[in-house]
Amino acid sequence: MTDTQRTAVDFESIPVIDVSSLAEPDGPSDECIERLGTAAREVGFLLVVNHGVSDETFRSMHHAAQRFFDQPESVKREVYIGNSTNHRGYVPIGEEVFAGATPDLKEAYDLSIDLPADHSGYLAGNPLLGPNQWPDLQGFPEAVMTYYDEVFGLGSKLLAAFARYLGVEPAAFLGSVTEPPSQLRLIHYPYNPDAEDRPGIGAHTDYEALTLLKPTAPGLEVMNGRGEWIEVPYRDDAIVVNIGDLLEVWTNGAFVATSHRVRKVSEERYSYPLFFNVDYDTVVAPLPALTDGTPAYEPLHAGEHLFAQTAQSFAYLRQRIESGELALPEGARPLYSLGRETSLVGGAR
Ligand SMILES: O=C(O)CCC(=O)C(=O)O
Ligand SMILES: [Fe+2]
Repeated sequence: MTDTQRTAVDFESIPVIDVSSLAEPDGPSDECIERLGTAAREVGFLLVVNHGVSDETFRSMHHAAQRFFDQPESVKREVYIGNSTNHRGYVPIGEEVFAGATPDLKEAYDLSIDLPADHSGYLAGNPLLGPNQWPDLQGFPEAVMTYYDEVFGLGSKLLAAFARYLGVEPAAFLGSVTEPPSQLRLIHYPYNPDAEDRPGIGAHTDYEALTLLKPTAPGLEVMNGRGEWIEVPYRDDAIVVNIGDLLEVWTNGAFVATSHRVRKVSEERYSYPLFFNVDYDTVVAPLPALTDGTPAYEPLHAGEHLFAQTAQSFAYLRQRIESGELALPEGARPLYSLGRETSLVGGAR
């Protein structure tokens, strides 16, 4: 994706949209669909309120995450992500490598759809499918997966609403959502007394279809078409939704995967993005109904795109590639090849 193919989006603020009608048996109201679609087209970022994910579910997951991160480093490392073959577990500070950026002060716990250990994809060595690597903490998997399932349900409804806005059947997207490697990251940015006003996560677009993110403090910023950083207002009743690379390609650029970054803030911050993905082997190409006959994007293999980007930014995966134990998918794009930020700042999540 080059800059010239991207819509110039000169927004000044992030829309806040009441999505209570998503829960209606007859589906969302026309007004809700219109507002969602307009935000996806003009900004690529929105805040949803009255989204139906319960406070209780969020609080239990947040509490479970805090219990996990509060443990000694040696205990957290028992579930180190590098122990897994399917990219699940603890990501210590420094594990993710950032091009051209200062080391990122964050730790994370990464999980995804929890498939059984005898799943054929896992047994065949799929790098993103299979079981989670759970820590030995009472109630942790239940609290985290309940949140995962609720937010995933919201993601499906949003995707269906976006399809309606675009005049295509929801199955055009949701038909490829059966067992997708949709990752939930529990991210912890520890208190940093030396924080300066510079990125804590460098500018990037997200690699999947949609991201549904709940932070506990401000810090997220989004780049508009003039290259200015616009702050995402913090609201504790809202979930931040943004368009990822796959949906930009699928909609032939009608929706935009907007670059964003996290500013270093001096307060402790947690952030919980769920990267709503489609099935690993989905080849995402511009929908013919949205192309006028000339697609503006090459097709993208959903699983390989995500894995290739991930493999280039995690130290343990880079080592496996250097040692020949793993190979990057053929035709893998280099890191940060998508999005207008590449010419401005290097960085990834
Ligand atoms: O921490 C945040 O608010 C955003 C994180 C993010 O953009 C990402 O992980 O892709
Ligand atoms: Fe992101």
